[in-house]
Amino acid sequence: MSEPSLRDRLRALKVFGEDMPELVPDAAPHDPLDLLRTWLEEALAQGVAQPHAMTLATSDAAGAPSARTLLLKDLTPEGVWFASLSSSPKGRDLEANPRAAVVLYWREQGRQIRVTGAIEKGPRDVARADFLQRHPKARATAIAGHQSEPIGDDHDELQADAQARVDADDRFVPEEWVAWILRPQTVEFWQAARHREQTRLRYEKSGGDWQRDLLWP
Ligand SMILES: Cc1cc2nc3c(=O)[nH]c(=O)nc-3n(C[C@H](O)[C@H](O)[C@H](O)COP(=O)(O)O)c2cc1C
Repeated sequence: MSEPSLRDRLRALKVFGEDMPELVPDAAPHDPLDLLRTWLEEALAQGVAQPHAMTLATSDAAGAPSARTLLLKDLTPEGVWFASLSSSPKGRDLEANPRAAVVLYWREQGRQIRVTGAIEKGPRDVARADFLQRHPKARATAIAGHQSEPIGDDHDELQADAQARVDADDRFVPEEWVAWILRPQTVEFWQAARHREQTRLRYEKSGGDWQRDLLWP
């Protein structure tokens, strides 16, 4: 008997478990950031794996999209925070087109959150504090080369120089390290339920206030 095809094996995978939390639209708060915070707290409390790993989608000046995983650094009334190098491809995208989308997916709870909006650079002291919390090796790597560029023969030398710099000055933060805020324009909460049911609740900012809609799944 022949092996099932990759397509058949993918088709047979179970997507969600039986025990998922609920999304009750009538009980949802006025501000989507409050709901996002509640969901994040629930994900942390229930031991969701890496609930702070999120996909950030950007596009360059010509409209070419790209996406990558980043860590969610904070959630405040201003929005969703992440940090990276302004000299990286994503940093250049954000400079050329300061709008972005992020997606969080928590499989254990059957939850997806999508946020879109304008991007703004956060205060320097937030970026500094964020950088200094990184492991010294990660700090050295961030200053050794140019993120996402090919590694050359001088890799070991550059890494060693950067490490010496970090070890000599443990307060050193490169100018390029930036904490960005995604200020939400739309926020969508997607909740899977048993029997292939889903609830989608989208918030959209309109005239300074939040409008809410339930969406077809
Ligand atoms: C779980 C996870 C978390 C990550 N967190 C960050 C992060 O917070 N900041 C960052 O610059 N890169 C992070 N990365 C690496 C990025 O995905 C990406 O490779 C890098 O930032 C270069 O992206 P760019 O070429 O689009 O600029 C993370 C990768 C993974 C898998």
